[in-house]
Amino acid sequence: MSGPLEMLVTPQEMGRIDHAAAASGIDSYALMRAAGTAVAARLLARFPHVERVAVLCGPGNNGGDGYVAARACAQAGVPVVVHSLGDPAKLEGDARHAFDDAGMQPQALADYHPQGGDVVVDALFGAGLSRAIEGEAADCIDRIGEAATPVVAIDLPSGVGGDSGAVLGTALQAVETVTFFARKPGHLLMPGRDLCGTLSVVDIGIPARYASLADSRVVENTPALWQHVFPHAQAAGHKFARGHLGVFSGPMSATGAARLSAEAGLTAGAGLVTVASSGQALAVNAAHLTAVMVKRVDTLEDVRDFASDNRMKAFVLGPGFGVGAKVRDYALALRENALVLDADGITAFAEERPALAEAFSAGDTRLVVTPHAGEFARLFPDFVPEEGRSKLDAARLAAAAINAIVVFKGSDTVIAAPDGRAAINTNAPPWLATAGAGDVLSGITGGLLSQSMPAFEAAAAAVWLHGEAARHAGPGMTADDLPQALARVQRDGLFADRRFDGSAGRTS
Ligand SMILES: NC(=O)C1=CN([C@@H]2O[C@H](COP(=O)(O)OP(=O)(O)OC[C@H]3O[C@@H](n4cnc5c(N)ncnc54)[C@H](OP(=O)(O)O)[C@@H]3O)[C@@H](O)[C@H]2O)[C@H](O)CC1
Ligand SMILES: [K+]
Repeated sequence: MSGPLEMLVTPQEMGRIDHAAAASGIDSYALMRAAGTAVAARLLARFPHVERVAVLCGPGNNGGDGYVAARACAQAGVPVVVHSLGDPAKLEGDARHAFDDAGMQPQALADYHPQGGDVVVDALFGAGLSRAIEGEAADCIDRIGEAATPVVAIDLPSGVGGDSGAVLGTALQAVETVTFFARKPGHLLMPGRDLCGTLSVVDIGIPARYASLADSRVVENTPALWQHVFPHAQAAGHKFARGHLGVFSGPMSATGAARLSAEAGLTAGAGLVTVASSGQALAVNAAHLTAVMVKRVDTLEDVRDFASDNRMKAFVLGPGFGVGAKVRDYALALRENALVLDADGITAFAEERPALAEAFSAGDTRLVVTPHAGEFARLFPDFVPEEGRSKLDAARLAAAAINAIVVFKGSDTVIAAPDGRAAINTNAPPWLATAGAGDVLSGITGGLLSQSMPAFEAAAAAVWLHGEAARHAGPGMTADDLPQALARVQRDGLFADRRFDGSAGRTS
């Protein structure tokens, strides 16, 4: 494999890949040896002065990897203790083989008490975690957490769902996680991503072509996903060629959100941006805008007129707008256009989702909704993430239900399309969770849509650029700082560099 696979593989898909590899004659015990050996190598590199390695082995193949790692650490001259969950005499297959080869007599898991100088190898559960962790294993996980013993996790920190990143019962906090072949959604979704510590993906000898057994439509959000359709502004390009974006302002007391959005849209490359404002808020908007234009829009008829101008390529509706029939009517009047529906625009459809879905059901996907968790629960109470349904599943179901791109925001924003494509974003720094940041994201999305970027790619690019801009703005930034930081990200070609970064290279 030339670099880590960009696509994400679910634990079930990984199981299919393992089986297919074994069926084709690949020695599955050799894969386990490669896996366990890689974990030991990672541990010894990170903790060269470790006093004792405590390997905690579960009843499945994750435990098998643990026995291989235990043996490799012992061979490197490090004192090793092994503790097993359940009777190791019941191990089967490759795990049994690894246990026999290790030649170490494990103690009970209940007898593991962390000591200073220990590093734990977590080989309790990996891809096969099927229910909440309880009892002895949960108690041991709690003891390790209390002692703050460093943990190197095999495949996943025990307790983290590989599909969802959710905690099943309780989970270990790892400093290092070593996974195999490809990352799983649970490595990127929260809180799984935080519980992994530093993640490495190791090639254990499964040929990359087996990736075709997994759904390649789920990826991490990187420029590789959308770079090919990103509108690089032509110096000679006419401003109308770059599209005209319309942003609807709220009433006089709530105009700032639309202006933030409009400025972000302009920075993202829209040729022209107009804030559509009621007569009552016109003066305040006009007083605060320079490069962005202002247009009086008071009635539904005005909205229809505005939308029917074919130079208008996209709209942003919702930030600061107010919840009620008016925002619904406006959204439905914009049904033929590319529309970013955010904030109040989302909440207003809580009881009227079918009308929204119907309006945008036919033709190309042109609606982008950008809910945070609270808004998502209002518009999609039937799809909220819960046990058995990850944030990734939730966003994909929602996107299919209303034929829209759903940007389910958070520190692990998921962008999903009705056709099943989805991306998990990982570049947002914690300080991006600040007032007005959502308005800026809507504006960037609108700015890219106005340049005729397809909706899924526009939304994914906007989320990534938003995260990147926040990183450049640094801690302490406010939403007002984002457009300037975004300009810097674009001007300095920072994401163009990423395109050639091997780790972001697409393999599917
Ligand atoms: N990806 C690869 O190419 C390779 C991966 N390897 C490693 O194999 C594991 C997956 O192994 P698997 O045996 O499928 O699953 P686990 O070891 O993670 O766990 C299964 C056992 O755990 C029991 N279980 C599950 N949940 C609980 C719980 N909450 N409490 C108690 N016991 C639990 C489960 O019991 P069941 O009753 O559900 O059957 C199983 O006994 C992968 O993660 C990699 O580390 C290979 O080594 C090499 C190739
Ligand atoms: K584990």
